[in-house]
Amino acid sequence: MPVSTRSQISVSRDETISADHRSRPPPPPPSNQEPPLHPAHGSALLRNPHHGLKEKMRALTLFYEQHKQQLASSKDQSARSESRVLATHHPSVELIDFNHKKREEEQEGEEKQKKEADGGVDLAMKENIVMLSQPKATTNPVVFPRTNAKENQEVDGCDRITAYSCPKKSSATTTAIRKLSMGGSGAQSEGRFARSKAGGELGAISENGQSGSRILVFVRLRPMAKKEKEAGSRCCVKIVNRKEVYLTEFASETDYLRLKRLRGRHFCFDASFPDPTTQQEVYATTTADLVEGVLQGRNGSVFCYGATGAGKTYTMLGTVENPGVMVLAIKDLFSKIRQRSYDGNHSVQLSYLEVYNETVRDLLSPGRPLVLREDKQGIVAAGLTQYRAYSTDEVMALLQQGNQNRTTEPTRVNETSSRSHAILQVVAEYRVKESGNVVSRVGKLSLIDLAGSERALATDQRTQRSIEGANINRSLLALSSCINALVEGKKHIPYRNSKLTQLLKDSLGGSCNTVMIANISPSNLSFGETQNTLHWADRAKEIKTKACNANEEVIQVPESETEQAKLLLELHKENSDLRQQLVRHQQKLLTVQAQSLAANSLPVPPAISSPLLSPPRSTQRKVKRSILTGNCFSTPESKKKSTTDDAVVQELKKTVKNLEAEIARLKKEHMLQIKQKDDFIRELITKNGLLPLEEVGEKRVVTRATLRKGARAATEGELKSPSHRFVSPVPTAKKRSFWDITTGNSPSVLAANGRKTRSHVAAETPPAPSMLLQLAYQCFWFVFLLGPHIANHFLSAGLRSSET
Ligand SMILES: Nc1ncnc2c1ncn2[C@@H]1O[C@H](COP(=O)(O)OP(=O)(O)OP(=O)(O)O)[C@@H](O)[C@H]1O
Repeated sequence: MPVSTRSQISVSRDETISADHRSRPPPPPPSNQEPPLHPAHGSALLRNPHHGLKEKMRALTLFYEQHKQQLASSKDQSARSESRVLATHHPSVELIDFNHKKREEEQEGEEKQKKEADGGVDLAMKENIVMLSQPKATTNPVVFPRTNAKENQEVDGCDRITAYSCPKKSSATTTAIRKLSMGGSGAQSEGRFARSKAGGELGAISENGQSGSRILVFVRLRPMAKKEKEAGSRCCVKIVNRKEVYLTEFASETDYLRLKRLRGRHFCFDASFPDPTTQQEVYATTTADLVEGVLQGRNGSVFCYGATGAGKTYTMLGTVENPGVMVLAIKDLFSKIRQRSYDGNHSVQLSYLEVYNETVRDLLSPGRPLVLREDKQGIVAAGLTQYRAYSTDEVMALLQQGNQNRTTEPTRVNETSSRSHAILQVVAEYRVKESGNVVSRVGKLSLIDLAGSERALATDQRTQRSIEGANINRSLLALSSCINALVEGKKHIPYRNSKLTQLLKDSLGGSCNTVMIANISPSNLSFGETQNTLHWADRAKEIKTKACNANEEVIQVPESETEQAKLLLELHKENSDLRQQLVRHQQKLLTVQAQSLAANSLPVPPAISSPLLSPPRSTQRKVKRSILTGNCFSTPESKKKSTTDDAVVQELKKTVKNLEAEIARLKKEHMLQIKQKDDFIRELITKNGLLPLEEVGEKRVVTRATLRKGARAATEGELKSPSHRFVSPVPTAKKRSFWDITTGNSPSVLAANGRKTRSHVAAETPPAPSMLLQLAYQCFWFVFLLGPHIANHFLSAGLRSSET
C-alpha cells in the first residue's frame, strides 16, 4: 500500500532498552569475569552517569564480538537445518538462525507427535498443538529498537528474534483457535489435510465455507533479480517455518551509530513462501481449496498485491514453463469438473477486464470503457463479454488474447510492468450426482492481478507513467481505506472511492472465500515497499468475510432402474395424452375457423359446368341444389335465416289464401246485393204499375239476366260494339248503365211523382257520362275485383324469385 508506516516504528534504541529493562527480570550473574553483557548490566552501565559514550561503545563492541563467536559455534548445528540454505550475511538474519537448534528440536517433536497421532489428523493442527506447547520466550540480551507494538509481540521459539522486542500478536493462539474450530466435517478435514500435504506441510488453514471466515493472507518472496544483485543489494527478508517473515533493515557491521536506527519487523501469515517455492506449491496452498469451493457452489477470490516488480504477475500468470495461479486454477477446475460432472453437463464462462486509469475495459473484446453497475449479483461491468469455454486450451487462448490487450509498459523497476489491475472471472456451472440426487452448482472464481504500488521515483518521471502511477496508488489507497474500515468494523466501507474497490467489493466484504497473496522483493533497496506490503497484508488478515453459502440446487432423480422405467412410462403416457388433447383442440379450431369463414363469405355463384371439372351427375345435381338452397356452407346462422324465410313464406301463403277467401266472399256478397237490388227494382216497378208484368217481358227490362241475354244476343250479332251492350230496349226509359248502378243513378230512385230525387232519373234523359269516364269506372271495378288476385299472383311470383 502506498501508505508508509516508517514513522510508526522509528523509536530510539535507548527507549527500547529502558523499556525492556523495566519489563524483564535481571538475569543470573555471568560465570566469567568479563564485563557484563546482559542488558541489565548494560542498562546499569548506561544509567551510570560516570560511564561515557566511549565505555558504552566498548561494551557494545564486546557484546557484539561475543555474539559473533556464539554464532560461529552454532553454525555447525544450523548446517543441518533447512534454513542454512537461506542464511545471509545480514546480521539480523544470522540472529534469526541463531536459534535453529531449538527449532530443529521442535520439528523433531512435531514428527514424533505425527507418528503417535491417528492417520486422519490434520498435520496443520498438530503443528499448532506443538506451537501452543512451546515454552514462552525467554529474556534476550540483544536489544533492538521497538517497532509496531501491535505486530510483533513475541516470536515463539525464537529467543533472538524476541530480542527485537517487537510485541507480536499471539499468532499461535489465534491459529490454534482457528484450527481447533475446523473440526467439522470429515470432508473439510480431508481437504485441509490434502492441502497441507500439497503445500509442503505449510500449515495453512482454510476456513472457507464456514460462517465468519476471514481473508487468508499468504506472502511470496521472489528471488533476487540480476539487476538488484548488480546494484549490490542484499536480502532483507527472512522466511522462517514457512509462516513467519522477518524483515530487517540493513546496516553496516561497523556502523555502530547506525545500529540505533535499525528496524526489524516480524510478521506471521497463513503461509509464507521463500523464493525457491514452485508455482505448483503456491497454487496448491493458496488457491486449490478455492477451486474446490467453487465446485461446491461457493465464490472465491485470489488477489496478488505488492510493490511494482515484486512478482505479482509472475504469481498470477507465470510463464510458459512455469504457469501461474490463473492457469493452474483453470486447468484444475476443468479436470475436476470433467471428473465429477453428471452426464458431462457443465459449462465454464469467463470474462477478463482491466482497470486502467480509473476506467474499466474488456480485455477479451476491447472497445469503449465499461460502466459499473450494482445489481442482485453484486457489482457488474455492464456489457462485459462472457465467453463460454469448453476446454483448458480455449481458456488459455482467451487468456493470452486478454493479456496482449492488457496495458503493460517498461518502467525503471520492471521491464514489463502492468499498469492496470486485471480481473479474470470464471463462472463454473455443473451437475453432479450425489446420494441419488442430481445437484446443480454454480460458483465464481475471481483471479486478480493488481498493479504495483510504487513511488514516483521508483518508476519514471514521465508524464504518462506518473499519471498511471498516481491512479494505481489512488486505487490502492482506496483499497487500504476499505481494508481499514472492514478491520475496524465500520458500517460504511468506502468501496465507491475507486473502480478497483467497487470490483473487489464481493471479495472483501461479500459472501466469498478470499485469498490475498502479498508479493515482496528480497532486496534491501525495496525495504520501504516491502514493509508497506507486509503491513497491509498483516492488516488484511483481520478482515472478516460473510458466510459463504453454496449456490446449489437439488434435482430429484429416482434411484432404481424400475423407478426410472416407471417414470419413463408415466412420461410417455402423459405425452400421448397431451398429444391427443392437442389434436382435439386443433380440430375444434379448424371447425370454428371454417364456420366463421362461411359466415363471412358471399354466396358462391353456381359452378360453371365443365366436362373436365364436372362431377358425376348425381353429385352434380346434389351440389347444384345445395348451392341454390344456400346449404353448401350451412352454418347455424344461415340455417336460422332459411327457417325464418320459410316461416314468412308460409305466413304469406296463408295470408294470400285468406285474402282469396275474402275476395270470394265479397264477390258473393256483391252478387247477392246486386240480385237484391234487381229484385227491389223489379218489385218497385211492379208496384208502381209502370209496366205490366207481361210487358215487362216484352219491353225488355234491363236486368242482369237480360243483360246476360243481351250479351248473348250481342254475341249472336245484335250488340257488336260495347256501346250497344247497354242500349236499353225501352227507348223512353233511361238506359241503365254500369255507371248508373255504381253512382246511384238508379231508376229505382226515380220518384213516382215525377220529382227528381237524388236517384231520380229525369224524364228527360239526363245526359249520359262520357265514354272515358265510364271506361275509368270500369277499370276501377276491374281493379277492385281482380286486384287481390293480381296482387296474389305477383306476390307468389316474387317469393319464388326470392327463393331462387
Ligand atoms: N518467484 C519468482 N521466480 C522467478 N522469477 C520471478 C519470481 N517472481 C518474479 N519474478 C521475476 O521478477 C520480474 C518482475 O515480476 P513481475 O512482472 O511479476 O512483477 P509485478 O509485481 O507484476 O510488477 P508490476 O506491478 O510492475 O507489474 C519478472 O521478470 C519475473 O520473471
